[in-house]
Amino acid sequence: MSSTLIVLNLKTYLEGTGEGAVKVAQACKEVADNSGIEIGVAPQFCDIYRVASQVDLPVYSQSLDPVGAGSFTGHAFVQSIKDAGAVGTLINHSECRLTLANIDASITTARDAGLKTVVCTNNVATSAAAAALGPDYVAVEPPELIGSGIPVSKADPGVVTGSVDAVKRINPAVQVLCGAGISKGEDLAAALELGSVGVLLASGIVKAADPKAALDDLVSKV
Ligand SMILES: O=C[C@H](O)COP(=O)(O)O
Repeated sequence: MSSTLIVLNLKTYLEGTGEGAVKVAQACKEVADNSGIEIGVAPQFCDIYRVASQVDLPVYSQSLDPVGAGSFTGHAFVQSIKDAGAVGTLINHSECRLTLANIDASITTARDAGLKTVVCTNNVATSAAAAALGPDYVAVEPPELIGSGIPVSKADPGVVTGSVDAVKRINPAVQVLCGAGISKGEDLAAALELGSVGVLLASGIVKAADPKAALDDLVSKV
């Protein structure tokens, strides 16, 4: 069963000590409650605890490292991410690429800790490869459209439909999101028509003058 999911990646757009992330997360929560659409937010590692403890919505890590407890320095440890309040994680974002072996290990690490996994891919072939590793979601995002304001669902619909078909063939339990340039209600509606179950997005909302109004528009055509 697929229900619509929106994941808002805050990247490193927001400076300060987390108040900005909390404010955007509160807007997400309000829009999620009003629309009935699940909206998750992926803040900076350091803001996961603050956001998750102040706002009742799904929080995702932007990445994690496949290491356990022990002699590891400078890594994003899955148990700390989970204990901070995250329910899921992005893996292999275009701005934080991993090797195939590390994608596999990150999925296993996250799943073993009970976190949902969203593996980002850049084309149909990598969507197929990611599906073979069995994450919860594959999020296909052509890198050239990221941050462009040109929605993948209109500029490159074939990468979405191609990923949906490939993922379904390889592992029907994996659901597909799409991302890059998504910001408006018509972009989300087009993404759903192409067979994805939702979107992964960032700049169109986080950099908007009024993120709450931008989110209201995003869900307005579903
Ligand atoms: O994680 C989000 C994606 O990279 C999309 O970013 P964008 O919405 O700014 O194009």
